Amino acid sequence: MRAAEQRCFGAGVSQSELMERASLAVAREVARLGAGQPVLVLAGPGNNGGDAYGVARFLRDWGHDVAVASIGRPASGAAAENAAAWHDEVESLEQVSPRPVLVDGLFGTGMSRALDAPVAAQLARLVAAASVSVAIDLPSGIETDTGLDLGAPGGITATVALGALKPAHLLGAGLSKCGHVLLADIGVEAATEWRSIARPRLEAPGPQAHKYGRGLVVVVAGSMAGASRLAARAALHGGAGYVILAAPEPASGAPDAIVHRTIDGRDALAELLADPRIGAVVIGPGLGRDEAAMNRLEVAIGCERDLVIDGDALSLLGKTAAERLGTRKASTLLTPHSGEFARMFEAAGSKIEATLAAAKSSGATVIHKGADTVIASAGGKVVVASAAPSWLSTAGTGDVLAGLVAARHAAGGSADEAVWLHSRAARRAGPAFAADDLIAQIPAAMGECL
Ligand SMILES: NC(=O)C1=CN([C@@H]2O[C@H](COP(=O)(O)OP(=O)(O)OC[C@H]3O[C@@H](n4cnc5c(N)ncnc54)[C@H](OP(=O)(O)O)[C@@H]3O)[C@@H](O)[C@H]2O)[C@@H](O)CC1
Ligand SMILES: [K+]
Repeated sequence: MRAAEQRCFGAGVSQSELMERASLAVAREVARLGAGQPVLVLAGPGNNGGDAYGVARFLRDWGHDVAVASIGRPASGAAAENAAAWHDEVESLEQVSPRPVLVDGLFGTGMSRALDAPVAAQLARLVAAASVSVAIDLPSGIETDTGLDLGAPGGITATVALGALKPAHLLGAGLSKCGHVLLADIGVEAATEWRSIARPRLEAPGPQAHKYGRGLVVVVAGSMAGASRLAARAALHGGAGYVILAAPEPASGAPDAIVHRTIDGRDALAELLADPRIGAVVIGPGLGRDEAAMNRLEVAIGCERDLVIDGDALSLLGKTAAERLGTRKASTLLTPHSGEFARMFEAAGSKIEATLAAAKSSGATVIHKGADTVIASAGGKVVVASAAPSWLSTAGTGDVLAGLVAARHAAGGSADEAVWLHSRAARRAGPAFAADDLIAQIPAAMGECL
């Protein structure tokens, strides 16, 4: 965004012009959402504050009842010009009374440290007392590049992102604290390789399709049989043509459509995984962490098939992950939640940067799960999937995702497809669903993509 802004200045657009566009875009949204109620505009000491004075001016010129309160006054540049152009009273933030519509223009992308406690408390009070609150660019108190909470209030109605989404609109606390994110075009062309997830387009099997062509998935089971059964069933309903559950003991309780193979010992597993028709192998759900589990994981890593590694297998790899996976010739996909991620990789920087670094060091596609799931490939592609239903935080949903990732991969699709379908199936399943209910909704979620 900063580079794009510089390019814009280089092309002859002045800072005042850019700020005017930003103010106008925000003022329009405030006018719509506020629908004529009295407005309180909060203005900070930087350019976010500069935008705020412009918003106040537009609204007043359009006939709205506007009050302004500030902390610090912009010292120079377009922000200072906008502040000087506001000729009415400016109240102090500490003493101002709430109004039905609040505009938060205290801090935007320049937020560099936690809000002072009295400022955070007063902001929270004013937001809570308003019926509509709109943040300029970002709610004050959210770190732009990470989404880290630096004291932002809860309950903001909408955030008008200027020019482009920043990571904080999609990650961490930003997810719950931005309210509805509205994107305003201000003529700044910010180019990025990072994408938000979108509904995938899937194809129904063609007339020549056969079970192997649609994707053969092998799920390697361990000590907790239920978890691997969930992964196998998810693979089946995620569109795989053939699913094998390779378990140390004869498996029971899975659908008859899943083929059971009793695999005891390294050689038998290695022999099974030598089948070149296999599109993806899943290991980790319910694997356990004992010696037998480690043996199975070693065989799986050593095989030449594409591999989805989840759950216990991620914990077994721990800090050796990058080194051990770096030598694989076939593709590897990892599905860690934040705890498993921290056991394997350094979690420095934003979730996007940390996931990208992990993908590059391991050569794997890393699906870093959470309310904000970040999918990064070793080649540098990043897709962010935010706002997954919070009901997904229940046992077994990770096993379902692992099976789904394998099914889509074996069918020639991507991890993004699996993550989208998982989230969509969860939404369709409604509140308080169990992992089994989630699987039942996958076919309908796929139906929305055909
Ligand atoms: N990019 C674009 O194309 C466009 C950007 N535009 C707008 O500019 C915004 C970015 O402006 P910005 O860089 O001036 O930063 P901003 O958020 O106003 O804050 C900086 C000030 O806050 C201070 N400060 C920081 N943390 C603090 C704390 N905890 N407690 C107290 N003070 C704190 C900091 O002080 P310092 O850290 O220097 O002490 C500095 O004075 C952006 O979000 C958008 O709204 C549009 O106008 C046009 C197009
Ligand atoms: K703000």
